[in-house]
Amino acid sequence: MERMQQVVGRARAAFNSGRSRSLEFRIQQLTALERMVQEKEKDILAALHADLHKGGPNAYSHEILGVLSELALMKEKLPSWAAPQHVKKNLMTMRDEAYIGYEPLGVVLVIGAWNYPFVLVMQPLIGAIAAGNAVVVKPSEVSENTAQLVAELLPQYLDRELYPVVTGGVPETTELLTQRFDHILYTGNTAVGKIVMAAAAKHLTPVTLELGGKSPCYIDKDCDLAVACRRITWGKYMNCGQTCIAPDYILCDPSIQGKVVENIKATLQEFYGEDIKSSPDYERIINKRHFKRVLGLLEGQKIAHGGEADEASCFIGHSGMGAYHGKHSFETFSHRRACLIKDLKMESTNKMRYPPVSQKKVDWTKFILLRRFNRGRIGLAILALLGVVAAVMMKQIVGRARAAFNSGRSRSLEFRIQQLKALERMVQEKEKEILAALYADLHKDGPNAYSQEILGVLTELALVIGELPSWAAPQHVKKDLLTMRDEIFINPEPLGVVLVIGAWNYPFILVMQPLIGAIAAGNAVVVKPSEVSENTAQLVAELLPQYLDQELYPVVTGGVPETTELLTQRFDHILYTGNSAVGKIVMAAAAKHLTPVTLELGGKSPCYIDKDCDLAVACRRITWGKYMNCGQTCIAPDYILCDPSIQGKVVENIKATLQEFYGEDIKSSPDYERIINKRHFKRVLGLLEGQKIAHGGEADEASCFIAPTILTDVSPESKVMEEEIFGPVLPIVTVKSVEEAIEFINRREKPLALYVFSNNKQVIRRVIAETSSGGMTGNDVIMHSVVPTLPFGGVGHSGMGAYHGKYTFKTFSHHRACLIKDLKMEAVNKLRYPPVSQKKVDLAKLFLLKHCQKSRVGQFISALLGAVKAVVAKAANTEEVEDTKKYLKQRHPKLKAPIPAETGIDQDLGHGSCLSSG
Ligand SMILES: NC(=O)c1ccc[n+]([C@@H]2O[C@H](COP(=O)([O-])OP(=O)(O)OC[C@H]3O[C@@H](n4cnc5c(N)ncnc54)[C@H](O)[C@@H]3O)[C@@H](O)[C@H]2O)c1
Ligand SMILES: CC(C)=CCC/C(C)=C/CC/C(C)=C/C=O
Repeated sequence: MERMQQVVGRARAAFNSGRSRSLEFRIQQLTALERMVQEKEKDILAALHADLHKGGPNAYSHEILGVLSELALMKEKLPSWAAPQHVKKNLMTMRDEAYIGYEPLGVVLVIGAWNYPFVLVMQPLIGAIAAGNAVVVKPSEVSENTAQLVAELLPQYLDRELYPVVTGGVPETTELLTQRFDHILYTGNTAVGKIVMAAAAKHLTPVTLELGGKSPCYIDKDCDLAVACRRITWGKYMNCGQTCIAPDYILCDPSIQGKVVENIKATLQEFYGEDIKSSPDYERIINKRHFKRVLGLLEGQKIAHGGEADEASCFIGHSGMGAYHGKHSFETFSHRRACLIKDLKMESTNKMRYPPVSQKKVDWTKFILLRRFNRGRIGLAILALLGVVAAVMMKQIVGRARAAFNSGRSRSLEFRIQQLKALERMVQEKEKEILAALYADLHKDGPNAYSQEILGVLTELALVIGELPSWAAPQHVKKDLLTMRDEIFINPEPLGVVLVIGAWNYPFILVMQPLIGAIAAGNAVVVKPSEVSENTAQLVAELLPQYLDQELYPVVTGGVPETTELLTQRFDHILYTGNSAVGKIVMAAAAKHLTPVTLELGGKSPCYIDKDCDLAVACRRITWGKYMNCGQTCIAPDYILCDPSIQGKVVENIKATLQEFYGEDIKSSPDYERIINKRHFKRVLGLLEGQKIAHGGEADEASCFIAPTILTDVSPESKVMEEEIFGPVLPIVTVKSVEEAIEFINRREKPLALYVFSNNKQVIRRVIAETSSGGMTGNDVIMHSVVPTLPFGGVGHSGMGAYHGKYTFKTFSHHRACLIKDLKMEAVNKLRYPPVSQKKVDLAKLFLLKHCQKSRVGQFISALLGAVKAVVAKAANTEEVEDTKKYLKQRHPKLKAPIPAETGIDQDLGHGSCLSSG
């Protein structure tokens, strides 16, 4: 335990030193890694041979080429990927800077598998370094030679403290998993995946699980069987079938089964020759345990071909959450922080959202926010379906939702938009009932409740209805030389049945916004509102079935027992909003089913006020965000950090604003809410004990009223500075400088939001660069959460994942990687089939690494010409020749056609090699 604690502790200290953050350092480490792979190529190949009998060129293509091309891509693209990504603004944020900043997560853990023991730790490591993290690398003990080599090599080339390697088996990994990481990427089997996720849940660590499964392969009757079987044979028997995405089994019409067997047999002969055992291109089963397991699968089966085995050499004849790679790796290991930087001007526009809230102000805001989206209402005849599902058992509810999802009706774009429009109609028609429920639960008055809970839902609906067709369309991606002729796209697909668990403080919007995105993505959705805000929960349960498909979108009401039972069911995603303790329970329950989670949690969001700042404006904005909803807002400024010299002025300005907003008698102001219940009332009052109350402090238990309160000279060690306040109490902690403020923030858990007020934008940028938080607003509070183009979510203990607008759609979609080829151009494909030759590997290197070898363009073109000739020579018919020429001309217009005959044909190039899939 101590050893792991030390390893992770050292990595964290190194991360906290800040040296892994600069782009220059990241690129320097990636270059060192590249040098390592190039200089130690022979050692790596030897280890791979010892572990898996991987032959030189084969091992190079499978394991080294992919690493080098990932490195080249990362080095080239990193500056643009890591740059802030500016997002579209609306009328309210026109003058501001709104962007997503990419930030390292901290210390991440990469656990590799044995079947591709080098590439499966190196590729995640590359992405994690590129994103600026410290990385603990844990290779698989099963491929012990490669594990040992990785442990020896990395410290010779990379920063030793930032990137330690841990070797060992189950006991070591179990111990390692007790440590706290900021992300875990695990590659391996599903059973261990559940163990990893359950361990991660204890620390609220997000996970990427790269697991396996039975990948089917369907062969249509109308298909060129020779070509299809050659491609299948290549993918199936590569690495002795020990590939996570190998075709696991074939589905085909009985009439072609025999031909499939014959074609595969012929290909095996072509690839590996007569004596497969002596082919350098055919690997071995990793160890005796797997050897016996695989042989066991043959029992009682009709073996059409193969089945020979030799235990001594582990030879068996051919018998038949998250994503990474490239930019996706960088994104997996980065936190996308929503940043909004305002100036301290235009206060008159901002006044529209400050109390006292009037209907006129709400109408103006509606006009600004909904103006762009309001489209003519199409008279949709949605049947008002009646019936309450609350009494039905969870299993039945989820089962019915799954059956409804499996019927396929939630998938069509037309259906999704129709449901979203029905939801819009519900919000418009039932506005009064919704406002009444919000008043009953939280004393939220009409215009106030409308701006806090209804406007955001209508804005989200208008945005999603307008944008969904483009979001849901397949997203075509850039192609390379090898995929020029193919269709490559990312297909957003529904996940299945998802669960949305809401919290009580914004009881309507917090279930509606996730629901909108989940419907938009085509899922069935089980909605579980918070029982604490019981009036809104009851209303949601009554209304949704009246407007939406009852089976696809059931509502479950109830408290802990009901939610606990609900969580035993299998979902395809869970979005939970609430406190961190329950967040861990939700993630642990999800781990049992390998269900991905989005956790929208809370935390103490700091607010730093620079001395050089317009205090009147700053304090007005802070007062608005702090006391809105009686301080019960997840992203309310929790406490203020400021210089002792301005503390008094801050208090005076906040007091003046409170008077401006709520008048003399705050208790009778319609704009001031109440604490949700007696338990929270007592908890918040308890935080005042022993504190210096500069303003407020009055309370009335009967009505759960606590006045807006300011505490001064608060000790960082006091209780009020330990837990999230979630009430109208604002402590001021004095700091002497921005450095001290940054240090203060970094000593605590990563907050959900962070606020900085300063006339000097450099101060704001410095605080952003040297801290981390879910999102942030400069010179205002709360407002980054209402920019629909920014993701909303936490980091570390304030949560994982994000939603709002397009991000909700993404959260509830699976982004399926799709590649569609035709059955032509087999001559080009042959470059990756066995038998393997060094020349083919060299060519593959040129294809895949070309973008990092610009100086070798000439060399590349001539190699390309060689390939063309080989392809032309091997092409079986003229159509293929023409296709090949067209393809290369398109890619390299300067190449003269027809291809000059004198270039000569390299006979060796026509045979296959294994190109890495890239
Ligand atoms: N990030 C955000 O968007 C966001 C929004 C609102 C609130 N919050 C955070 O939520 C916290 C306040 O909410 P809360 O947690 O008091 O809300 P809550 O009590 O309403 O709980 C949230 C949900 O969890 C369920 N739940 C409670 N205990 C459970 C258990 N043992 N097992 C399973 N489910 C259980 C409840 O039924 C409810 O639906 C604060 O920390 C706040 O910052 C975050
Ligand atoms: C801009 C106005 C008037 C209100 C925004 C309130 C808000 C932040 C709603 C979103 C719900 C949310 C994230 C609540 C967290 O507790």
